[in-house]
Amino acid sequence: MSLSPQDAQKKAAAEAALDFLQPGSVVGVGTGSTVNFFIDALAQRKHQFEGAVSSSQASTERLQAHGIEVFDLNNVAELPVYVDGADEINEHLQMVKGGGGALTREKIIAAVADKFVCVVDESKWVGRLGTFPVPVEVIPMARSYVARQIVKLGGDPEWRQGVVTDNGNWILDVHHFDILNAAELERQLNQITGVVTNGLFANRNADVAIVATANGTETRKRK
Ligand SMILES: O=C(CO)[C@H](O)[C@H](O)COP(=O)(O)O
Repeated sequence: MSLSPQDAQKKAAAEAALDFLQPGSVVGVGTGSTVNFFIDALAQRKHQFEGAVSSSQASTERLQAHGIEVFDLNNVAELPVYVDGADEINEHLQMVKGGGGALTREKIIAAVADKFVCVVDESKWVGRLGTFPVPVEVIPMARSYVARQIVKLGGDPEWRQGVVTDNGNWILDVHHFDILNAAELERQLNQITGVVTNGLFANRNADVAIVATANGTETRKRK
């Protein structure tokens, strides 16, 4: 079956990330359709590394279906590389993530990893973050309170109804944020009681972006 042009770019970016793997180590694995291509590519190299830590139940199942061992992050002392996608990424390699709802575990693994390699098709590369709504994971009983606080910050929250995260929580997708300082907004959102975390990855941004275009893949560093 032939891939759409966007899926072909996702696959190209994901496969290029294999060059960043450290032989013999554990690799951090994100979540989403781009990462699914990475997991499938990883399966061809599974004897070259020890195993993976995973940011979601969905990725864990896909890794295990390929016979790749998935470790508990608590039992992993070193994580040289984390590979994940993004919903938006800018020239500072700050991202909006969490379209797939796995933002909290993704942020935890990103914090542990030495190097965050972000794999995207060119549609994700933006001049300014915020067109894609910013996901915020909330403790269920705090949903309305958190939503009211988000309105005070200038956002327009929408409950992602019917979605429960792997951590048993809910998600608010926040539209229309005017994001001038992503790192500051990330901190402000995280200070609201009841917020588990939010999908701005500005304080822990990516170290490298692999951006697939119609003309091939480019590796971009932070500006
Ligand atoms: O943050 C994520 C999941 O929580 C994904 O990385 C993001 O949504 C991009 O997904 P895709 O590769 O399917 O476009």
